[in-house]
Amino acid sequence: MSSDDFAISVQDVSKCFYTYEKPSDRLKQSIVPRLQRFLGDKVTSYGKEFWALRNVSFDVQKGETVGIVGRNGSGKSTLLQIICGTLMPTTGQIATQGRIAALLELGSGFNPEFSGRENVYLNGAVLGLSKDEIDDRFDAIAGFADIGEFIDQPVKAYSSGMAVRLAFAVQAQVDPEILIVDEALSVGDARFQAKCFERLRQLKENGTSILLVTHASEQVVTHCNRAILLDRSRVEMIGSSRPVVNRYLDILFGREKRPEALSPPDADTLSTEARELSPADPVLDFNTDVFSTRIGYNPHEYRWGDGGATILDYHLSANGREFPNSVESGEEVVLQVAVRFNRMIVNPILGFTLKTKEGVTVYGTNSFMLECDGVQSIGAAGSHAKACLRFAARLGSGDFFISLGLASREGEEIVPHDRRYDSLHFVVAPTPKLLGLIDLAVSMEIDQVNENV
Ligand SMILES: Nc1ncnc2c1ncn2[C@@H]1O[C@H](COP(=O)(O)OP(=O)(O)OP(=O)(O)O)[C@@H](O)[C@H]1O
Repeated sequence: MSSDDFAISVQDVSKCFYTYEKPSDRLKQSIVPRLQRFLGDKVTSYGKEFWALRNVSFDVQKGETVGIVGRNGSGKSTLLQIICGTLMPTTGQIATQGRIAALLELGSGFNPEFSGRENVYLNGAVLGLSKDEIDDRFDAIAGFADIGEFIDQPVKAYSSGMAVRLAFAVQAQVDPEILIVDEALSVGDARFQAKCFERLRQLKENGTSILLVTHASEQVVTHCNRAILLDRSRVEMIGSSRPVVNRYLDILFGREKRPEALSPPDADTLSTEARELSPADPVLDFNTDVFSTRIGYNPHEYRWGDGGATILDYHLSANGREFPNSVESGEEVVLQVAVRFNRMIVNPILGFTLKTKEGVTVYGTNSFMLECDGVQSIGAAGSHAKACLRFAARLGSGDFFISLGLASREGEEIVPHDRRYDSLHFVVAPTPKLLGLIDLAVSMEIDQVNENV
């Protein structure tokens, strides 16, 4: 990679904020340490240090769209502000190449006393456009924002949705080389969001680099080439969007403790004996982890858990066809799963999720939600269990991924023992009968109307 390829380069950036118990402490902090340093004395600190970012490093390539995810307070907005130059890092370096447009805090770029129109000119000027250039783009900006007569009202009279519409319209219509969007799109309604993502797609095609902070993780999988997960001020994970989002969801909904990453078993240790399998009662392996040797296994699965149980094997069939290359829309699919409890697990929960290849969850359930019988009697240390899931693949054609997970509850907390995200790939064959993701089994009646009635 040549050094010119990056749009944003963040090298070992840390940011420390000071919080003060009393306003006078803030004043003392701004004077006394300097004096002490000047006099060569020991430096006193009057504030409490809080590190919002620690040793964050990554590059965004030209034309790349990168999502940043993380829990509240993990440092996302601080990082974006540092990249935009509105905050200085305490240590580390930032370099950017190209004109940056940014949609940070809601309406932060607007003067509330000025009208929308005046703010468009102000914002355009800040982004380096001349009056003529803004004149040329004004109709496109107003058309995109679509806020009608409000364009001539003071911005203080806008709803937050209107403010974000106008702000996005300005930033996205100036053809930036780098666009930074902080969660702002979540404020707009669904139609506006779709319009924004279409605009982001066009910008991307034209080579704009986009950095997107959002809590909507599916947007990250759908729109971003890569993602960065911040947790407790540090980069927890960086890589392709799907595994990063999976890890983020685990931090959000799973146990906070860093899980043991479980790797697929060593192929040499797997049983390779040829076996006769009957779809009705397939031979599942309950001794060795042969999951990753099965047809349809996705080697890019994301797997983790505390190892209390292991999902060892699966068998998928449709109308007697074992591990079919594709299933017909609406066909019944039978998925059998073999589990070993490595230690005592009380009331284990087996989860099942079906997602599109873009990461959109189509369906999810688990043995608890389904009120499965017999779950209370399984889970003894060293014992095994077999689950049989049946579902009608009422889906549109395309690629789908199944995630399986074995967990249990400790009070309010869910404890994941073996989660195998996106571990099974299956394909629904093209169907002329429907468009879209799922088959709603719509019925339709059309009758001729006698005009004389
Ligand atoms: N000016 C400041 N002074 C002191 N602490 C601050 C300041 N700005 C941010 N922080 C703290 O830094 C941490 C990171 O804040 P930041 O807004 O970057 O998080 P975030 O990941 O964007 O959160 P959210 O998802 O809630 O928007 C938080 O704990 C916040 O309280």
